[in-house]
Amino acid sequence: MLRIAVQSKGRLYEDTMNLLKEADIKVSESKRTLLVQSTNFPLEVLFLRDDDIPQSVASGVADIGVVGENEFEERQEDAHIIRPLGFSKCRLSLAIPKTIDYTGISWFNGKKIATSYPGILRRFMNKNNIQADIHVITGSVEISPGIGLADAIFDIVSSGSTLIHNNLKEVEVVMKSEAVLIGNWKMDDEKRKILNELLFRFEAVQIARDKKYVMMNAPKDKVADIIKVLPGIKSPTIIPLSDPEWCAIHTVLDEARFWEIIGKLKELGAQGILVSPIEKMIL
Ligand SMILES: Nc1ncnc2c1ncn2[C@@H]1O[C@H](COP(=O)(O)OP(=O)(O)OP(=O)(O)O)[C@@H](O)[C@H]1O
Ligand SMILES: O=P(O)(O)OC[C@H]1O[C@H](OP(=O)(O)OP(=O)(O)O)[C@H](O)[C@@H]1O
Ligand SMILES: [Mg+2]
Repeated sequence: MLRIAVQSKGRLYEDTMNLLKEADIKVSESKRTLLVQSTNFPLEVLFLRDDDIPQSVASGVADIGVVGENEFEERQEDAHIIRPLGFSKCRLSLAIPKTIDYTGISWFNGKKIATSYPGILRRFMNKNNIQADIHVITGSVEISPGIGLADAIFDIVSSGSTLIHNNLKEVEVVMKSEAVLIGNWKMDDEKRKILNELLFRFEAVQIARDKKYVMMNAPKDKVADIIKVLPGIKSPTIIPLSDPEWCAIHTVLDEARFWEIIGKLKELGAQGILVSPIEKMIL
């Protein structure tokens, strides 16, 4: 049995539980139970506050865990990042009141900075030879300059709207972060085997996530041109139709380039284009 630490509530909870679900690992989501066994996979889920996840993995209370890279970096616990998971993307930034003229990093000399990430901030300031007064608060960091508690803040930024609402501007990005799967350094062979199966499933889900399965009909004399604009897995599938002049083409497209490619396909004479999500993909 492998034990995974998952945030009990908050930003990471839903995406982590969805990932397990998409990997066909069933875990009942009763909020009051802190340790739940999957009914169809040798995995046990331990629900914790995200602050405690790095330590629980480092100490071996859990074998693996899902946590923001920022939190993992802050805690400096002796565990390792197994792989990034692609959700909860954000950055840790320094921000100051928007009316202030920012003169560069030396502006922070002698300033008071409010943050929930004192470790990362201290290391960043030391690296840049800045003497700043770090004031630790656990939440609502962005309010601090407005109420005279600090001159600046160091906190999570995603869309930037919290900063705007609090009349702040982002002046330095210190680190980028996303949810990561972390692991204990020591795991016996049986646990390693379960972890590998879990990673295999995660990968199948993650690869499929930003891909679409696309089907279309095309005149046969245009197939060569159409294939040139299709970056398929290996090569697209071509299926004959009852009309000898036409055929069907099936392929997989990246969501990022989807609209651009669909536009080209239409120009080349493709018709009846159907698009479906892909649940899992094994390369
Ligand atoms: N606005 C955001 N956009 C994207 N990711 C975010 C955002 N805010 C936080 N995160 C990421 O999600 C993680 C968890 O955020 P959350 O706000 O749930 O933490 P928390 O309040 O410390 O939770 P807990 O109660 O478990 O201690 C953060 O460490 C960060 O990696
Ligand atoms: O750049 P934005 O998109 O505005 O996101 C940044 C905000 O998101 C997080 O807070 P959250 O919304 O999770 O609230 P909480 O930490 O105060 O509970 C984080 O602490 C920032 O305040
Ligand atoms: Mg926390």
